[in-house]
Amino acid sequence: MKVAVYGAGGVGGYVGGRLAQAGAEVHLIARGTHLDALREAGLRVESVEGDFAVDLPATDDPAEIGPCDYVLFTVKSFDTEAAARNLAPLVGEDTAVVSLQNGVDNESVLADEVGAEHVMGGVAYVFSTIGEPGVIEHTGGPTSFTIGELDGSRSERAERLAKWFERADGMDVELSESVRTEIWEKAAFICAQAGMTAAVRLPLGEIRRHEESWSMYRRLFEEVCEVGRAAGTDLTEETVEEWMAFAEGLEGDAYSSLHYDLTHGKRMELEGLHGAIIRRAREHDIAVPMNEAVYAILTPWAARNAQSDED
Ligand SMILES: NC(=O)C1=CN([C@@H]2O[C@H](COP(=O)(O)OP(=O)(O)OC[C@H]3O[C@@H](n4cnc5c(N)ncnc54)[C@H](OP(=O)(O)O)[C@@H]3O)[C@@H](O)[C@H]2O)C=CC1
Ligand SMILES: CC(C)(CO)C(=O)C(=O)O
Repeated sequence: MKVAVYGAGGVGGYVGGRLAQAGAEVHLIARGTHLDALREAGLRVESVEGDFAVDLPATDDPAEIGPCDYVLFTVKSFDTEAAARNLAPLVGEDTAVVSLQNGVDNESVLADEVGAEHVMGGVAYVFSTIGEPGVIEHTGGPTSFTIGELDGSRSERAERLAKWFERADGMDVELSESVRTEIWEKAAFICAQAGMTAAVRLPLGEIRRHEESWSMYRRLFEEVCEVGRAAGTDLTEETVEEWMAFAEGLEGDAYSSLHYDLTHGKRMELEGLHGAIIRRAREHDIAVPMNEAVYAILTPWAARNAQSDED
């Protein structure tokens, strides 16, 4: 299996490294000092499940890689459009492009660029970041991934990719026939988990400890589910209960990539997360006051970090 990982950062570096360990032909797409380090010293993953290193080809030019069986698309959502415009050299007749990003808009952007028939859905649950150039730090979480066809069909390409994920160490995979709903469930979870840990600047355990903040976490989740239902997905009251139980069970020191970006002066995915939900809610005339509150609190930080990233 030939795979290109477009955006070999926290998620892409972890998954690409694991698939390479399992024997897949993996090409990393990265840029800047991270790319320099990948080229010079290979990819190192420092994982709570055991460190490992792999020497993989890395480039910032998709034309050097050529058509792949799969492209795992793992840039931040604010880079989706620009990166999607560069996908063409990686996409042959049978290539599947699979986003493992957060947010509900990525798949349609990809479909506009490469054609809907090339796009599959995916979701990632893993806590990982670029610790230093060339090094991915995997700090915990379930390391589980869901993939599937966006139309809910069973396909040979989805089954083949799932088998590779299964074969790799340190990754659980679910092959889903309702991946669109899974993408919305993840969006609901991330608007709550990332929204609260970033707005409060405390880990999940402390948010859970106080009725007021735990209730806001739940309301963020419920609001996104309501918008998701209006968008045609199947999110029920049971979904909310299941996910609140999941969040109850997570480690108390869990934060989110949004919190990491906020506190490290990095560009934030606020538009792709809460911003997208608010826009969709307006289209359907749904009130989402908790998402608006998180968005309002984090907007000055998102602007400040975007500015300092540019400087
Ligand atoms: N980190 C996590 O634990 C989780 C993250 N997610 C989601 O996964 C997605 C990826 O997040 P994460 O892995 O944290 O992001 P990272 O910033 O760690 O990784 C993305 C990488 O892609 C690079 N990149 C972006 N555009 C290009 C380009 N055009 N060419 C080459 N390289 C490029 C970035 O470079 P540069 O740094 O220079 O911009 C960066 O190295 C997000 O949507 C996030 O919400 C989902 C689950 C868990
Ligand atoms: C679910 C979580 C919090 C880790 O998988 C995530 O998606 C993120 O940090 O962006």
